[in-house]
Amino acid sequence: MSAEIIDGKAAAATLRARVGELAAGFAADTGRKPGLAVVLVGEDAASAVYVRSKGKATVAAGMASFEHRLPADTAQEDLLALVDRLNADDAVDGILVQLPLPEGLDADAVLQRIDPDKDVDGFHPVNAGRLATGLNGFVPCTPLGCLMLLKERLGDLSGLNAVVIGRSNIVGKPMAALLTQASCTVTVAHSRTRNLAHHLAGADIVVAAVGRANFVSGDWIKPGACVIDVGINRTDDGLVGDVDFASAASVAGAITPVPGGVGPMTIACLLRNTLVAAHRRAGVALAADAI
Ligand SMILES: Nc1nc2c(c(=O)[nH]1)N[C@@H](CN(C=O)c1ccc(C(=O)N[C@@H](CCC(=O)O)C(=O)O)cc1)CN2
Repeated sequence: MSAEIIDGKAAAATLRARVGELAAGFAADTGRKPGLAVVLVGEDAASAVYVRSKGKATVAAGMASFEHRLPADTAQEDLLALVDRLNADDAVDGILVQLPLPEGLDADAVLQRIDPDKDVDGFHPVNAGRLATGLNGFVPCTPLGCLMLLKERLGDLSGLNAVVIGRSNIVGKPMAALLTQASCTVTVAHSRTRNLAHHLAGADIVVAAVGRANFVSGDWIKPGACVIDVGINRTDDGLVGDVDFASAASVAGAITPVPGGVGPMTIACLLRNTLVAAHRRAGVALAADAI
């Protein structure tokens, strides 16, 4: 069997175009563009690339982009003061602090300072709680992108067995919550899981977010399963995912590549969340199925 390759770049381009149409409608209705503020602290090379891409994509979708670059030795109080200013700024609908932060800064305290209704990354504990209890909040962009790719490929996910490998607050836990809401039977596996192959043998859906290059072997995958690879690992062989692509692609029904799978959906979902934030803050209706 040879898996269908799920084209995350194409799906992201479609989503960004739809966000652009709706952002134009929002601007026409309210006289202002949805605004996203991105904060980058320090000089991490990959983070700088992601922040640049976010700024470009924001402007391309007809939204206002506010970029704040701070030196690596920024004091915690100064970073918190910037977040306070962005919370109070009416032109800013969404706030994002790029992770990881340089050593010495308390990321949890910074994320908790963001107004939950501007938390388009969905990392604030209030939004984690809203997701866990089925309330309307903001869902972290990477798992939201994974869910969209899964629904596009599989349609109704109800009753399917899903294994999420990884239990981070940013991907694993919200992914498990989203799949539970979609009526999947969800197993969360992690570094202490015994006999991962046994769990994967019954999985119709596999979401790999362990951060270990080529960790999931194709031998463990159920024939025909849909495999979503969240990993982005830089190795001597270039960028690879958490799934051993060659062996998994010969067994799976569908699989995301790295690069070009989940990654592009992360930024497209950030634009989507910013658009939703703008509508909610302005009290302008956005149909549930609009995006
Ligand atoms: N505040 C946040 N920080 C971080 C997040 C996040 O969602 N919010 N996620 C990651 C980084 N990230 C966005 O910020 C991100 C990572 C990867 C991609 C992407 O498109 N990757 C490409 C490959 C790019 C490459 O060559 O490096 C792909 O997979 O095709 C987009 C966004 C951590 N920090």
